[in-house]
Amino acid sequence: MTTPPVVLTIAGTDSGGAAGIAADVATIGHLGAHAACVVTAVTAQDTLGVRVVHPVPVEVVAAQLDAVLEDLPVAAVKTGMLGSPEVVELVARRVRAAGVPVVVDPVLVATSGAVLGDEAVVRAYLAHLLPLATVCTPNLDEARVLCGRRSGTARDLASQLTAYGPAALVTGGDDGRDWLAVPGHRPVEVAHPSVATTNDHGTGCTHSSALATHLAHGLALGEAAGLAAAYVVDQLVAGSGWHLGRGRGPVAHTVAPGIVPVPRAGGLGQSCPGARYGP
Ligand SMILES: Nc1ncnc2c1ncn2[C@@H]1O[C@H](COP(=O)(O)OP(=O)(O)OP(=O)(O)O)[C@@H](O)[C@H]1O
Ligand SMILES: Cc1ncc(COP(=O)(O)O)c(N)n1
Repeated sequence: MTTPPVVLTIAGTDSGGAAGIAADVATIGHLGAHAACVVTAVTAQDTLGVRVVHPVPVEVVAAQLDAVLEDLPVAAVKTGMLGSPEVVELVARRVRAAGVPVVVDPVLVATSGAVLGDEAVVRAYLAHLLPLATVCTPNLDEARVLCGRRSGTARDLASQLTAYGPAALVTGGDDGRDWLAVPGHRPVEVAHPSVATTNDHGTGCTHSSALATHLAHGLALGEAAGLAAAYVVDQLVAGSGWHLGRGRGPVAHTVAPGIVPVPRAGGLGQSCPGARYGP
């Protein structure tokens, strides 16, 4: 068996096993990579909401990053909940040194509405991490917070966010559509079907981890974005009949992803073919 690429997730835990590190590790493994994980915060969380957030001390986050980056050949990084400006700055420093593709999921607002990042965190993202990100993947609410706007479509916000970094993929617009923007080009839609389900806790984490894993396999950004959206759709369909918890149930990670795409030369290609898994 060939050695898998390593994808590093830097994120918080979800005790309910739906979002954060749990979703990341499941997704990365499912898509044929090895997941290394640096924990930034422990949350007491279930399908109904977030009860407690306990930040991991910044020096412990730094020690985890050093342990991984000094030993493992990390091929791509995904960041989720970082929680404090100090951790955002620390991650930016380490990620710059690593020089690999970075997917920044700026987790600021959970599906349940819980605030997972304050104004200082927003400023740190804009100043330190977005400029280094291969792509950032805010949902509509997070994109509005990052852009300092109360409104705005996913398409326009994606365009605006390219002022801060190389690419932005704003997910879950008012009509459920995702838009990818790179500077100097018109935004393109990453088209995918909509799944009727309330079992969608962890979709953002699953999506950004899938994207990072496809980048680690060497795919271009547009193609990786199409496959990441397709992966989320497949898992949402798989879990749509589940009854887990009293709130928004977890997204599944149970449907075999089928053919893992053949690695190609990387790059920031713009095409979004809406690729599907399977033969
Ligand atoms: N019901 C659905 N049907 C199809 N795709 C969906 C559905 N819900 C979410 N997605 C997809 O899941 C991906 C993640 O987007 P979403 O906006 O849900 O993230 P989020 O959980 O709000 O994000 P974050 O982790 O940044 O807080 C996107 O590609 C989005 O289109
Ligand atoms: C630790 C952690 N990280 C990220 C999210 C966001 O995920 P979602 O938007 O699906 O609630 C979360 N709820 N908890």
